[in-house]
Amino acid sequence: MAMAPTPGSETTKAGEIDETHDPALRSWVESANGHAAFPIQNLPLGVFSVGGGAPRGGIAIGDAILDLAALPALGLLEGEALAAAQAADAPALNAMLALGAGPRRALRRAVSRLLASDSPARAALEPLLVQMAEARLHLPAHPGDYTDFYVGIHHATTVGSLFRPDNPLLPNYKHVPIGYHGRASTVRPSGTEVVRPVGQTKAPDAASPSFGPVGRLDYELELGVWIGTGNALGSPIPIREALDHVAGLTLLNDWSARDVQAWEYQPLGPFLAKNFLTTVSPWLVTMEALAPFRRAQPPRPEGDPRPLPYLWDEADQAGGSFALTLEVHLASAAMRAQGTAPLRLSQGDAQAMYWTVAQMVTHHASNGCAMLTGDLLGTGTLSGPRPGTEGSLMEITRNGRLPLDLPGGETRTFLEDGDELTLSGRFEAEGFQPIGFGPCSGIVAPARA
Ligand SMILES: O=C(O)/C=C/C(=O)CC(=O)CC(=O)O
Ligand SMILES: [Ca+2]
Ligand SMILES: [Mg+2]
Repeated sequence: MAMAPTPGSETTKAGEIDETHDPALRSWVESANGHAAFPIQNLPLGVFSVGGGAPRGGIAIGDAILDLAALPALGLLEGEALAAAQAADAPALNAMLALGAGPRRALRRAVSRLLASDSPARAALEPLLVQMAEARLHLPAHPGDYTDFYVGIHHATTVGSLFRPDNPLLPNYKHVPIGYHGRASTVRPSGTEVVRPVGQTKAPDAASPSFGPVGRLDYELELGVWIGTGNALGSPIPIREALDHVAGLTLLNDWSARDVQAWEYQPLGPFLAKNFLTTVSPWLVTMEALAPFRRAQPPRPEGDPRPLPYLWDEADQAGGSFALTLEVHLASAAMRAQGTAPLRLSQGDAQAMYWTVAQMVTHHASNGCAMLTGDLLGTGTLSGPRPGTEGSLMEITRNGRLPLDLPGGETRTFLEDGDELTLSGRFEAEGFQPIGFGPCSGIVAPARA
């Protein structure tokens, strides 16, 4: 029989709520108290650099970053927490994530105690804080591979109806978590400029294709999943164990050139329409931090097939979704110049996911495919069923047919040069301190000649 974890034990599970989630917990880092994204209850992992210094691991706390690489020298950590901080002294957190969930959780618990307002270590730790505004944020891990799923069923239905009016949701959708292999080489952190790609397109009424700057540049609102520990080639990941392989979540924007996509995607799926850039928020919000926000997966609509047994786990259905609000904002160059507030394009939630993160991971590894530490999975575009909840401009403007009004008299069908697009997300649950990801944004730059 499995032993119940001892309260205070360093090995409590990622899904368990412990003293690090106590909403009354406050930090001596004053900016953390009431911070929209990074209160002491979050403690997300990232990589930062200052000036020309080497990138290294850190934890976000309010407006600051705790330098993990400098932490071991203070002699305040021991055991698994010390091992995790030592592994974070690197330009990517792969070595730390490869240690698995135990050391990651042990470090969270230790750092929570060190940053708490009653910590005796404040004076020793203060020199290890870096102001986030003075730091450059990098990807938290080096992604060896990147795969994008299609689990947002309302997006799949709407985009399917625009690309394939007679056949919007293909018959495999409710049986298989569909995905495509992306390019890890073009995953970048928030703030990276979005150079308008050039590509081959062919309008439906054009006699022949042409090559040039794309006209239908779009965004996709997604969650990203960072893999913590992988599986050996040939060894599938049982669904019960799937979340043990997940380190945490991020926001992800799968920038998409819709005119290229429409021309190239059949029969093999997205290719150059989506691999020119994928932007993620730089902070990895750990599965531990998310424990209070786990929710039941919405039940499958009446009449939908039950997935095959390898994809079905009652515990996953009971806690596979999240109490998460997602938003998208747009600010054109003119709006920013005039000091006009960004326009909210949409607000959605995680209920749009037809498949859970665990089902994505298990399906991906089900043929023996090896997941690696640092691999990145996108969920697919998370659009809701109602107007105002769409996760892409293609859906909002019905593929450019219904232009959108911006403040100041501009209109948009797709993204224009100078537009700044920002994804944000907030986890909220009764009785807990809300947490967030920090922004995931990019400004569109003109195509390079
Ligand atoms: O052909 C289609 O129906 C649409 C494909 C995609 O947009 C691929 C994609 O990036 C999946 C997603 O974000 O949901
Ligand atoms: Ca996508
Ligand atoms: Mg992409």
